[in-house]
Amino acid sequence: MTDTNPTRRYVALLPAAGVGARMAAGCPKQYLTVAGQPMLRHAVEAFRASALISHTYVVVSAADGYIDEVLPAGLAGVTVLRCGGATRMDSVLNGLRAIQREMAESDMVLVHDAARPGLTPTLIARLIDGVGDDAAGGLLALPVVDTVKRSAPSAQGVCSAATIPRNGMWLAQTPQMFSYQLLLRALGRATDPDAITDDASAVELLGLTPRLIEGHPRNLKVTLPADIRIAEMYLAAGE
Ligand SMILES: Nc1ccn([C@@H]2O[C@H](COP(=O)(O)OP(=O)(O)OP(=O)(O)O)[C@@H](O)[C@H]2O)c(=O)n1
Ligand SMILES: C[C@](O)(CO)[C@H](O)COP(=O)(O)O
Repeated sequence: MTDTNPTRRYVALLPAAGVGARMAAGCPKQYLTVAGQPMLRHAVEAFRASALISHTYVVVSAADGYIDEVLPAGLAGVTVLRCGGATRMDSVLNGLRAIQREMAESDMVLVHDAARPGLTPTLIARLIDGVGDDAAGGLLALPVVDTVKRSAPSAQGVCSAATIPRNGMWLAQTPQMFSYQLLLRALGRATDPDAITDDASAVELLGLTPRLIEGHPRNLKVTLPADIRIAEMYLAAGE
């Protein structure tokens, strides 16, 4: 699908202000070395390598003591925003508000977890082409291939209480892409940041149905220690 608006820009915004509690490492997980470089740098380089992306913004916490070494000042095409918030949603919303003066009505924002180092320019292009001019935006995602269980506590521990039909179930990845104005409005209206675990959920609350574009297992979110070796396997294999 081709973009009918030749002046439209595509910018990336990477929330990178988390602490990585589930990783339980000595530093925020986005700064752990993965395939020879800090995890965060892989996603930044995927956006920098994409001819479709005009600029990349990285949102870190105000007290972040790592970013200046990982993304040196003056790195072409990249701006660090020290406006991270208490939740992922807060960090994204703060970042959107910080770049308001630099954005045009027609600009699109691709929000991508810094914790997903397996992103490639090909996957970026697949999302942009797949969404096209759809006003509802879209996201990379993977169809569920395993059986899904709903747990229930019991004296024996955690047990299966029900099986959730998996047809039509997808696991959301990132980037998630929306017009700047729509995403700013959707996140600004969200009342419960903890319920908004991805950007698409805020857009859905406006009654819109973002497109699901098939991503790739290499684009996993590095959350737990075992995820690092998986990410490194994909990064070593190349695109
Ligand atoms: N307050 C927060 C929380 C998360 N993130 C970012 O959102 C992405 C996805 O979040 P997640 O994988 O949950 O990272 P953490 O919150 O750091 O992990 P944990 O929940 O284990 O602490 C990450 O790039 C993380 O840095 C953020 O910018 N601001
Ligand atoms: C945005 C996301 O990666 C989509 O699956 C996910 O919701 C992030 O969740 P997290 O708890 O902030 O890692």
